Amino acid sequence: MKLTGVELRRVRMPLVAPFRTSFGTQNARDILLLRVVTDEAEGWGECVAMSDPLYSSEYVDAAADVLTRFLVPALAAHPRLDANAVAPVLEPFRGHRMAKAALEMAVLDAELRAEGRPLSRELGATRDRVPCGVSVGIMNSVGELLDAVGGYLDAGYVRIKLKIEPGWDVEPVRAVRERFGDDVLLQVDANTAYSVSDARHLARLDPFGLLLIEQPLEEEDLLGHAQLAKLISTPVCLDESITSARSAAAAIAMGAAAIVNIKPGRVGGYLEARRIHDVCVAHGVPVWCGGMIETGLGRAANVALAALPGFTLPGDTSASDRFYRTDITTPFVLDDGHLPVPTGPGLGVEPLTDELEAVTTSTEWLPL
Ligand SMILES: O=C(O)CCC(=O)N[C@@H](C(=O)O)c1ccccc1
Repeated sequence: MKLTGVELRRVRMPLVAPFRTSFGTQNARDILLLRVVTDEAEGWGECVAMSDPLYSSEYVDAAADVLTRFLVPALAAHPRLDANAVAPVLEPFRGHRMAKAALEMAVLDAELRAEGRPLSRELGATRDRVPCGVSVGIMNSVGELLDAVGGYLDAGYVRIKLKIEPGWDVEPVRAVRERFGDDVLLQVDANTAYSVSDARHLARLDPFGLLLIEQPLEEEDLLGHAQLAKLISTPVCLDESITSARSAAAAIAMGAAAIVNIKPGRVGGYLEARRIHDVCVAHGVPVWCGGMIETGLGRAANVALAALPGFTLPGDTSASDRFYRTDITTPFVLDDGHLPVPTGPGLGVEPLTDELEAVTTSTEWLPL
């Protein structure tokens, strides 16, 4: 394939309701999409970086800048364009994994469309539908939380994830258990809001039979997570800390991660995500697919990834209407708590022209 041009497109997607986590509240997503044009096919990529560097060091304006000034020109200068070449070509540029992931995703989509192969087949999916969990933000009251959780359970979600932070942890978990019982698959996500000195407090979550506690400590504190894991019985799952297959192997070896949340955007792309899956399977560590409130483009790719055999826990692969009133692709609709794995070439979905135009705030064509 020969790269002939790349379009950077910004879309603003309002959320159906504010989504509050320990690092802030989101009301809309300002998303960078890439459209890669080659001599054989086009491909779409989605950058999961937020507007502000609050989840990680990346943010969407920086991703657009590093793609425009460094990553796209480097790829354009490379004689052979295929998805396996993207990471090695971009390796000299440090970091910016979400920006790199978006470019690799678009090249992978174009390559697979040209070959007529679904992404799920390329990644090694073994299922044609995946069970879906849902992420529930921090709310203004326990009553509001219970209403939200009840609605998601009625919708069919098979697992509930509660965002927690100091002051909103034991009480909401206890309330959900008391209202909905012990059989509901339930986990919590702290987004780095605690420290090892909170271990005794976090151990108060142990009686509630949680599947896991996600990223209780800061991203770089692998040792702290290993220490914490010895002080609580709830399994520790890492998200922000896992940036590559190498870091996954290190975290597992240190006892810092009993479970891993794989987010392709966070780790530099779907090919590295598959490598992390393979490392975790080799160590007997369960994985699940995290979410970054993606549009239907990223959602399609995440569902394909979540269909790999090591994804034994329900992921944050919710239906489109969990976050968006209108998606830019044909919406993903929950069916008996599951989403179908797309079967078309590449991502198996593409933007709907009118819906995409309606949310587009800017487009920029990078000639090569
Ligand atoms: O279902 C989804 O797409 C969202 C799942 C979710 O909670 N994502 C959180 C997270 O901390 O994992 C997040 C969303 C957006 C940006 C950063 C993080």
